Amino acid sequence: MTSEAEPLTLVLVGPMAAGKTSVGRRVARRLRVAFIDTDKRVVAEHGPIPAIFAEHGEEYFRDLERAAVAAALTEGGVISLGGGAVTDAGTRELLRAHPVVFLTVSADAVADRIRGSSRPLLAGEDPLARWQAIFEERRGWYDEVSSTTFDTSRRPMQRIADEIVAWRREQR
Ligand SMILES: Nc1ncnc2c1ncn2[C@@H]1O[C@H](COP(=O)(O)OP(=O)(O)O)[C@@H](O)[C@H]1O
Ligand SMILES: O=C(O)C1=C[C@@H](OP(=O)(O)O)[C@@H](O)[C@H](O)C1
Ligand SMILES: [Mg+2]
Repeated sequence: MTSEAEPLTLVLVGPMAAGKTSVGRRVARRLRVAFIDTDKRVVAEHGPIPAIFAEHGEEYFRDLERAAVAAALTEGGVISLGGGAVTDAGTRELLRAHPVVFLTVSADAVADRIRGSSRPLLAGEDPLARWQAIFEERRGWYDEVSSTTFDTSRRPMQRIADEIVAWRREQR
């Protein structure tokens, strides 16, 4: 049983622009715990993500991301990962001991959200087709690491956050 003194830690995973960062921040506020976005941690320490991908490649980014996830999990609170964190076996292993929420979104709903995105994996022609292909590649990993799923396609972020809070409180 989790003691009241421990933060209600939970992790958010899911495809790019599912709402991990925006919904996660709202969940943390409601639960009155710290909010950590691992991408923001990596950027603060190592600079912009597109530059990391361009200069060092994706594998190097995954190493930085795994270290950020490990540090965040020792701190606790609501932790939003980047969409590709689950591609790394070491990161998936780190998540095994924690409640993980999978945020989904339909291609239809995500189209507006990724327009003008600076995410390196969506650069080039037809970002929506890339987004779909990448999501399909990763779906099995999202299912593997998560214990529940919330869809963010057509609902206000605060409502989704409140449902996640209710779910997490039931897990105590
Ligand atoms: N439920 C939602 N309804 C409408 N827009 C949303 C919703 N969730 C997220 N967004 C928008 O989608 C974009 C991507 O959200 P973000 O939280 O950065 O996603 P992620 O961290 O999963 O990539 C942001 O502009 C955000 O405001
Ligand atoms: O799906 C991915 O591989 C990535 C998702 C991004 O995070 P968001 O899912 O928060 O956009 C960011 O970590 C990087 O651009 C790589
Ligand atoms: Mg994010």
